Amino acid sequence: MAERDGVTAVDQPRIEAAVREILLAIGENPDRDGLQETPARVARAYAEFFSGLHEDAADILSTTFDIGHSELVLVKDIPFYSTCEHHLVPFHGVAHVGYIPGDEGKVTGLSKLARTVDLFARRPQVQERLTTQVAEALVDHLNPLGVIVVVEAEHMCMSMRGVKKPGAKTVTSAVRGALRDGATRAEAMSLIMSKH
Ligand SMILES: Nc1nc2c(ncn2[C@@H]2O[C@H](COP(=O)(O)OP(=O)(O)OP(=O)(O)O)[C@@H](O)[C@H]2O)c(=O)[nH]1
Ligand SMILES: [Zn+2]
Repeated sequence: MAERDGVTAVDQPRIEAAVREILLAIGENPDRDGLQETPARVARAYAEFFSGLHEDAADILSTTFDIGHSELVLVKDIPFYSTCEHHLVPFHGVAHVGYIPGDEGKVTGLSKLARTVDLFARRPQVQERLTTQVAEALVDHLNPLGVIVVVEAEHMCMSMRGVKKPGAKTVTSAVRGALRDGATRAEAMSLIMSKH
């Protein structure tokens, strides 16, 4: 499990040393009671936040079944947490991931779509790249007729600092293959936007 989460691939002692430096730089005392364990805690947290750097979507999406389903499969409202690569603060929201299986009717397990979102979210990211990478992974590993990925997120770098606009939502999409077609795309979007 530790290896799958990439924990072994993140240099935690190096993060600990860096966090101690940050605490000193902000004028804190890293040796006071409440902070003594903080560098180690942050190192463990970062190992989770960035575990996706050391994982490959092929390992997730190689579990497929041929069930002859040839129409849209859509998993909506997949919650995710990612880290903005500009400020290293979170952005979070939901991803909607849909695809039309290819001619051979190859589908993957529904949980694998959510795992794919997590894999790319657990990297220093921008929302556009997260969206594109999920779509491209499905194209590469499922050979589908079409893919649609829509991501809605709030960026803490816009909420708690800088422009300070809490509640502002950013929506990005990546659409490939048959789902680029007007009617098919409109049907998928209406399913994504419906509240049911
Ligand atoms: N396109 C895109 N921009 C992002 C994302 N996350 C953060 N940003 C933006 O990245 C930009 C970085 O701008 P800079 O001017 O280099 O940094 P800054 O001085 O901290 O900018 P402000 O946030 O405006 O204070 C900001 O406008 C952020 O809102 C993202 O996922 N996608
Ligand atoms: Zn940011």
